[in-house]
Amino acid sequence: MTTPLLELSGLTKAYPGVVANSEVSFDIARGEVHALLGENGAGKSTLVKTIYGLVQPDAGHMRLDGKSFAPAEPRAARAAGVAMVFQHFSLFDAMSVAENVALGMENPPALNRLARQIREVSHSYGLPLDPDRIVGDLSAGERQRVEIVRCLLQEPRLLIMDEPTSVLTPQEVDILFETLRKLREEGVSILYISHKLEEIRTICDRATILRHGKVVGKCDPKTTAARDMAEQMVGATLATPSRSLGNTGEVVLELTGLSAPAPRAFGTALKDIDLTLRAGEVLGIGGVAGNGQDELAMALSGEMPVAQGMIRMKGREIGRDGVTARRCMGLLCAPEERMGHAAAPDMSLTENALLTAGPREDLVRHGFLRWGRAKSFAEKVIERFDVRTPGPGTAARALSGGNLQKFVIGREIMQRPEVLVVNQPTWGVDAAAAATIRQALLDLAEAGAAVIVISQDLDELMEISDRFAALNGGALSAPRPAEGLGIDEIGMMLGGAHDMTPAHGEG
Ligand SMILES: Nc1ncnc2c1ncn2[C@@H]1O[C@H](COP(=O)(O)OP(=O)(O)OP(=O)(O)O)[C@@H](O)[C@H]1O
Repeated sequence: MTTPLLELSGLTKAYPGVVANSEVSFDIARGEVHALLGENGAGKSTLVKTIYGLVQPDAGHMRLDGKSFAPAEPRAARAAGVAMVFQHFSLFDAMSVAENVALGMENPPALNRLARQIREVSHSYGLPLDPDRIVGDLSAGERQRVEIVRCLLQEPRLLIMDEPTSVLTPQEVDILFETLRKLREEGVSILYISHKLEEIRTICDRATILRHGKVVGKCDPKTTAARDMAEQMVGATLATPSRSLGNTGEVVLELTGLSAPAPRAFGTALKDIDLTLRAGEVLGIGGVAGNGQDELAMALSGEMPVAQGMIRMKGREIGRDGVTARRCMGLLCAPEERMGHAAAPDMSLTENALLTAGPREDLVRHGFLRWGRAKSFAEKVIERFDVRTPGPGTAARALSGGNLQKFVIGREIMQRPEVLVVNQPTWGVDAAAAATIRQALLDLAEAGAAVIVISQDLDELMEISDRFAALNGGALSAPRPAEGLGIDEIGMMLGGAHDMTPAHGEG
C-alpha cells in the first residue's frame, strides 16, 4: 500500500473551556479530494489551521509523505507543499492581480514575469484571470481565483479550501470544480471544508466527519445521502422548516425611487428601487455578489442615509434617520460580514449584545450601561440559538464562524423587530443551525414582522420566501411570488432581464 500524503494521529487541541480537536486521526491519500464535515464549532478550522502551521497541537502528530511534519508557522507548511485558500480573502482592492499575488509569495519574481506565470497557470487550470486588472473591480469568484492561482504557483501537494463556494455563482462553482478535478488528476490532494453537502457529493472522494472535536464517522459521499451526512454531523434527526401560509398585513416599509451613489470605490450605486413590504411577509432578494446587496442593506439600516422621500416605515419618512432612530422604530438589520461589522471581535458577547440591542432591550439608562440586563439578554440569545460557547463573557473572535453567525442573527431576531433585514443569514452555518435560523425567520414573519432576506443561496430563498426579487447592477427586479418560480425565470431575473427593453434590430 502506498503511504498516504498526510497522516494525522491523535491530534488534540484545547482552548479555555473547549476541546476543539480531540484525538483526531485520519489520512489523506494522494490525488484525492477529502471532505472535512462537521457542524459549527466541530473543530474543522482548528484542524486545518494545525495542518497549515497556524495552530500548534497540544498532543498528537502528523506525517507528510511518511516523514514527521510539525510546521511551526505557515511559511514552513508552504515550504512543505501545503497551501490554503481561506474563506475570507486577504487582497488589496487598489492593487492589480499580479501585485496581490506577489505580496503573498516568499520570493516573487519581477512583475512582468509573474504576470506571464499567472496567465499560464490560469490558462492551464481553466481559471480565467487577467493579471493586470485591479482587484477592486473583480467579482467574488475572480477574487477567489487570485487566491487559488497564488496557491497554485507554489505547486502545492495539498490544497486546503475552507468553504470555497459560499461566494460563487453556480457557473463559477462549475469552473472551480473543473480545476479541482484537474488538480486531482495531477496527484494533488485537496482537503475540502464545506457545509454544502450536495457539492461534497459531487466533488469529494472520501469524507471525515467531526463532532465536538472528535472523528465520529467516515463515509463515501458519492454513495451517502446528504441527509445522512447531516444527521451524522449533528447526531440527531433534522427538522425541515415549516410554515403555515400567513396572512400578510398592512404595508410597513415602502421604497420609492431609492437611488444612492456607490458609498465607496468599487461599490455599487443603487438605482431607482421601488418596493412595498407588508407585515408578515418574507421577501427574498437574490443576486450575484457585488450587485448592490451591501448597499441596499446599508440604505435600509441607516448606515448610508438617503434622500428625503425614498424610504418610509409605517408611513413615516425615515430615509435621513440614522441607525439608532431606525432601531428604535423597530427596523433592525444584520449585515453580512459578522467579524468587524456585525460584531466587534475583541468584545465579549455581552458587549456585542449592547452594541445593537441597547435601544430596544433597555440596556442603557441615563447614560449608564445595564450590564446585568445585557448579560442576561446575551444568555437568552445563546440558549435559543444554541450558540456553542463557554458563556457570554467569551470574546466574539473565540467563537467558530458559524456560532458567531447564530449569535448575530439571534441578537436581532430576539429584539422583536417589526422589519428585519438580514444579509446572508446562514453563511457558514451548518445544516441544523441553518434550519433553526430559517425557522426563526419564518416564525418572526408569522408573528407579524416583515422580513427581507438577502442571500446568494437560492435554495434558501425558495424555501422561505413569499416573494422573490433579484438585484442586478444596483437595480431591483419587480418581486414575484416565489411559489412556482422556475429556475429559468430566476436565472433571467438574476441576469437583469427584467429591465431589458426590447431590442429594435442591430446597429
Ligand atoms: N482562538 C480561540 N480561542 C478560544 N476558543 C476557540 C478559538 N478558536 C476556536 N475556538 C473554539 O474551538 C471550537 C472549534 O472551533 P472551530 O473554529 O475549529 O470550529 P469549526 O468546525 O471550524 O466551525 P465553523 O463551521 O463554525 O467554522 C469552538 O468551540 C470554538 O469556539
